[in-house]
Amino acid sequence: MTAVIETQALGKRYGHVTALTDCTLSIPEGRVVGLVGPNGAGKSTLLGLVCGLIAPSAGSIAVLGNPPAASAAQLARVGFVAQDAPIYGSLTVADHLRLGARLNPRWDAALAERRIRQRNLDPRQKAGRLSGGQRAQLALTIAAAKRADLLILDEPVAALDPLARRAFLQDLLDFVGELGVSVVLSSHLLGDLERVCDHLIVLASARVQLSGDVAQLLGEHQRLTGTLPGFDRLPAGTEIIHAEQNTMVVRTTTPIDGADRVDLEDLVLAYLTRAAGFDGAPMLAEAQR
Ligand SMILES: Nc1ncnc2c1ncn2[C@@H]1O[C@H](COP(=O)(O)OP(=O)(O)OP(=O)(O)O)[C@@H](O)[C@H]1O
Repeated sequence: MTAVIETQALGKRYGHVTALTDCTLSIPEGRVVGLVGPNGAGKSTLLGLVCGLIAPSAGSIAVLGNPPAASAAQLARVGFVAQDAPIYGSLTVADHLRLGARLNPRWDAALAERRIRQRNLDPRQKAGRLSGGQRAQLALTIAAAKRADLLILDEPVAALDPLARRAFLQDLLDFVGELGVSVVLSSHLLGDLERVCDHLIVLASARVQLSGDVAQLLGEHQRLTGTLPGFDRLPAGTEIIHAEQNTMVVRTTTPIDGADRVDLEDLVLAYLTRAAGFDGAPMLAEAQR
């Protein structure tokens, strides 16, 4: 399967700040990828590299098989909605669509107009007077009407109320179904990611902590609660991702008696907690017993 994003030991430094290091990823096409990590983890940096807004300091990156932003044609294939849904406050909604049509060779005017109607946006309204939710809808409409092959959304729903968020995410899923577009979505809202994502990247301290197909990752982890077993009671090769008091998240495909399935939130929190150093370096149960 073709990779929409392929990175090899990708890194970015700003002066002596390492924003991203040793990032090796392969994202298959047609996925909705959730990018999650604490503030300052490097998420916007990774998304900026994918869009070609910033250049790497190390390693390589290919987006849809080409260097990011290598040509006008390549730019047209990637839609980007930056944090806080940037729009031009003094232009009307209709002006935005006209601008979109002029700047984008694959512009889908029918799709843009249909969505504006469906979301009850007044074409004559100045964008600066739209609510946060309406602005996000306008930005998503413009990104979708580009008929891009890859949509990059940097915390697009952060400022939205729960209903607007649900509508936005539903629209996103509709686009994925209708347009076959691949999506990378960064968010701190794990419940939202659980709803829409089928691929996950956990980033912390400038490094990828976990990446893969959500269903597969969930199947490879288990949660133990109550009296925790010692290393010697765990299947050989089990990796303890996080353990505290009476809960443990482990990585193994061997079923463990009494263990529960993890959900996306368990999984992300276990890796983020480990990265934050609460339980030290990753522990590997002794495999040679
Ligand atoms: N232009 C810049 N100049 C200097 N340092 C930067 C610049 N952009 C980002 N950084 C630093 O790089 C690191 C990663 O920042 P980045 O914005 O990628 O994180 P993030 O995961 O998107 O954070 P948030 O969730 O808060 O948006 C941070 O330490 C940040 O301070």
